[in-house]
Amino acid sequence: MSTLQVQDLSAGYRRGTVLSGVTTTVDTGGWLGVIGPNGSGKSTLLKAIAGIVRHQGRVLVDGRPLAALRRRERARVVGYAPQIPQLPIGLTVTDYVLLGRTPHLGVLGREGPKDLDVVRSLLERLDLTALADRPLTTLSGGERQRAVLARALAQRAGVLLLDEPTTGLDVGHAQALLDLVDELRREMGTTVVMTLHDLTLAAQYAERLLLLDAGRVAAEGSPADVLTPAVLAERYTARVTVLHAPDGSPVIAPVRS
Ligand SMILES: Nc1ncnc2c1ncn2[C@@H]1O[C@H](COP(=O)(O)OP(=O)(O)OP(=O)(O)O)[C@@H](O)[C@H]1O
Repeated sequence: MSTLQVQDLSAGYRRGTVLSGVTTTVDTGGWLGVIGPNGSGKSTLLKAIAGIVRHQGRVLVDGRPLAALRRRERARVVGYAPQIPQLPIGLTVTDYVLLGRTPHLGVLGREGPKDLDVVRSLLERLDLTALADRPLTTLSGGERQRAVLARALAQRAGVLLLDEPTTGLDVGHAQALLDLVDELRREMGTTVVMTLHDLTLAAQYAERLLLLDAGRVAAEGSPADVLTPAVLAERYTARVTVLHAPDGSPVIAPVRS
């Protein structure tokens, strides 16, 4: 069970507030897609939920304020895959993904067979097995991105925050990743909050979309409700047409002038 409640959240940096009055709830096993133009505050929202950016307002998981949790306990509750991660130098892919198990290790801090199993299966699912012993720094952009996501998934937290998880991934690897997240959601009730620029993919995977504009919620609802030509023209200054995939989900196609 991991219901995420965000109440009147505001956040910012030294230069000022960039996110104001965001309120939303994501039920256990729900998938919220956060969309919006560049600089609208999507990454800041995820960072504020993860507790790494100063904020006002409340973030609760199953009614418990995250601010009250210790670091280790918080890491078991919320997993976060940043858009621009800091990668430790000298670690192999396996060692790096194993770091995701840290909140679950016993007092001696040694990983056990279960931890290694979790890591092995994630490497397999994200097509990283052949790269398991490679130093992280030698990977391509898309391979590195998959390693970062594997680490966040290894955490097995009830709430998973994914910031632009498909950046740099080819269409097949992007689908494999989103399918894997969907499986975790169905099997383990993982609650997902994901930012994504690809509105078509966002509509296919997220149950609900929250559209940010200039740090405020401009629209929230089902993909079909939020992704209308009028909303997209107003918020993105974009010329688009909305088509429909065979499953009925909206496909956002740019229109050249
Ligand atoms: N560390 C920081 N210090 C100061 N300002 C920041 C910092 N990080 C982000 N900002 C500013 O906050 C605003 C929101 O940034 P944020 O990264 O949350 O936007 P975003 O919606 O994720 O954008 P994008 O789609 O370009 O990734 C922007 O104006 C940005 O310049």
